[in-house]
Amino acid sequence: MSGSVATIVSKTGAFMRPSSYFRSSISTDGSTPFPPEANRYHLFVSLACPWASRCLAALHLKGLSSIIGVSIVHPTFQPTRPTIDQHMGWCFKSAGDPPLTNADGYGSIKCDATLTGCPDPVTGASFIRDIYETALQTIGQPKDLTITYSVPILLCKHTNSIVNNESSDIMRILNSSFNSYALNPTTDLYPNELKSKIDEVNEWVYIHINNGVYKCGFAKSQAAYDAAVEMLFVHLDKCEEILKRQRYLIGEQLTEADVRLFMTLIRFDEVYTSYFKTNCKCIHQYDALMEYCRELYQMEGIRASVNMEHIKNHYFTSHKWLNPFAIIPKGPNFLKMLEVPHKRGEM
Ligand SMILES: N[C@@H](CCC(=O)N[C@@H](CS)C(=O)NCC(=O)O)C(=O)O
Repeated sequence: MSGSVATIVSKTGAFMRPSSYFRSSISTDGSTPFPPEANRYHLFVSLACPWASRCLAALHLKGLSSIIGVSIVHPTFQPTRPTIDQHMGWCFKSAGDPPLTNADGYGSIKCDATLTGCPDPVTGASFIRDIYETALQTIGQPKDLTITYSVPILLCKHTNSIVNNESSDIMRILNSSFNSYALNPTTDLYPNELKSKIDEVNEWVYIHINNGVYKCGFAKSQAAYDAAVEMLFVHLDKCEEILKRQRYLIGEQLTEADVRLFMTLIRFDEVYTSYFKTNCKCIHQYDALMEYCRELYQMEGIRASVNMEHIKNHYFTSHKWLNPFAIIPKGPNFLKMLEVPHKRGEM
């Protein structure tokens, strides 16, 4: 059976993110069995997950939603094979289904209108795990191979194969492989001339911020938490300094580096400060980071990837050892703070 992302720690109690298993690309260059084609690929996301949401933002920013469909899971992890093992993971539900509880029966998380149906209309799956098991068998692997059943997934509907389940790859596939179908083909989140600068920024943002918040929240020793939280705030301060001087992380142009940072910032004050104990400072206490969040949130394609209800419902109900009674905090209404017009255009 697979482990959940949250459970894997080192000997010193430090959270270790497992690597993604499916890493193919979409191209006509003969390097992959997956050519770009309209209505052949499908994206599976949770609106709570920062890794999936960065892909959803890329899909919307490129204008690809009419040729790549999206399935959206319920935010609360459920038992996926209750008679066989203990795994808790993403499940499909239909709008109006009875509300779900956490693993111990606490909470009542509704099945809202964003959910795309159970069984999933594209695959017939009830759980994300089902899609992985089918895809593993398709490539001749045992279906119980030890991998994590994570979102996002980019699926080829023709073959039931998972093309890729690594968000950083999927973002780039969406950015460059479907330009003949995209409504916004000139939007380029990873332009050639900025690649090395983007790679460099992505690296420290990933280690200390995107994954840094998880290293705080899923640490199983004080020392591991202390190290992660210190580096998290060193690097948030670094972002603040950069964004005081320039509009975006890389300079004058919005790139994937911004979308990646934003997905952590938008979850920070509502979830991470309490749930992951990243409470040295809130994002709304940073001037430049806050204005930057406003600008990004006010972009249509990015806003379409933000659902704060799913975000809060997921985190606070899915890891029972962190929040046994599934109580979801009320404040601080971060999205309302982002509705104020931003002044980044004056930079
Ligand atoms: N490397 C993956 C990580 C994705 C990931 O960790 N997704 C989490 C949700 S935020 C997940 O699906 N977890 C499932 C589980 O823990 O079982 C990526 O960036 O695409």
